Amino acid sequence: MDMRLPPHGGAKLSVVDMHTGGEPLRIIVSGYPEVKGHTLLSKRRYARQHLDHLRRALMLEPRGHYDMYGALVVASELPDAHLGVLFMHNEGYSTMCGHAVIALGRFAVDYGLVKEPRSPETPVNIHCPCGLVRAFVEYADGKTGAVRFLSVPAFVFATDVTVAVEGFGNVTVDISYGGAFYAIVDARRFGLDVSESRTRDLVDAATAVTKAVKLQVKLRHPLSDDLAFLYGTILTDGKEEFSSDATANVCVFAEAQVDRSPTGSGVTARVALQYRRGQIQLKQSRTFRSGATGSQFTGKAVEETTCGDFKAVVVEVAGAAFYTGASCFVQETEDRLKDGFVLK
Ligand SMILES: O=C(O)[C@H]1NCC[C@@H]1O
Repeated sequence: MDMRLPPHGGAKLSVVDMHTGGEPLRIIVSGYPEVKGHTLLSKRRYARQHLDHLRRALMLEPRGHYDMYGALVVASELPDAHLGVLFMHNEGYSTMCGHAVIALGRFAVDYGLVKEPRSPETPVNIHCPCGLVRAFVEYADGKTGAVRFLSVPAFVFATDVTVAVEGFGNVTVDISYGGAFYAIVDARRFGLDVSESRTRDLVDAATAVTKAVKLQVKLRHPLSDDLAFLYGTILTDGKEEFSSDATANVCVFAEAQVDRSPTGSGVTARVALQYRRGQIQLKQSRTFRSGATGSQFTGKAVEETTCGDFKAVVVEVAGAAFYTGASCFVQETEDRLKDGFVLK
């Protein structure tokens, strides 16, 4: 059967779908108008102000779902970057996304965004809103494989911050930055287990923490105010001391969205925190497991550095992504629900 759409008109958007450790990534390859702005951060602001109907159409139902994640490839102003990217989710636009970087690394090589692939690894420089992220894509016999990336400098913003959390009383959290800011707290504080508890209970606890931190703690990023917001809360199994066993976590970000993967930017933030506490040494690799799906990333601190006035580390995260399909979506003018909707 001919799979083309009927010639009834309407705006068309083409995507390539992948997943990394179970977390979806919808890469938008055509159909978007020009995203204006001289810098990636100004393009992010432009997309939020002028093109948000397209994010909703592609992330939400009926084309997406509550936990869909997307990436729009755009031009970067950085001479070293092979591509720039804007990340999107159920509520808006994030500043960093490790699972997306892993998928985009493969995508960039497979779709010719990098001109001369090299074995055993092809470098792919991806300009994310938080800065330049250097990915390395396994490449052999014309095939792409696993991906590792060196993220932007990661730093601990504050440790042992006590906030009043609705329904849970006073809760002490750490706040760490891995391209996005996270509150990090042991799930056992809420009587929960990140691998065994019901997702709904984990989401409720994490969302209450996020709400409290947003209201009670003022974040600051030395490079840009656009980066200074709390992206979500990571509930952990509390196994912070270095071990060859995996440590599990669940990340609840944006509008109560649940990451199926171990969260690349979350792993980065957790490694920065563990390094700061002396629980992990430079170049010591740890395995991080998603409490949601059991999928794994590895993470290690590779170098000390700074980010403005913060002591920071460069963290390397590694994982694997897979293709799931390619689609051409249409928005028919008469469709009342063409711009997407959410059903909670
Ligand atoms: O892997 C990550 O970093 C992302 N996954 C969804 C939420 C984060 O942006």
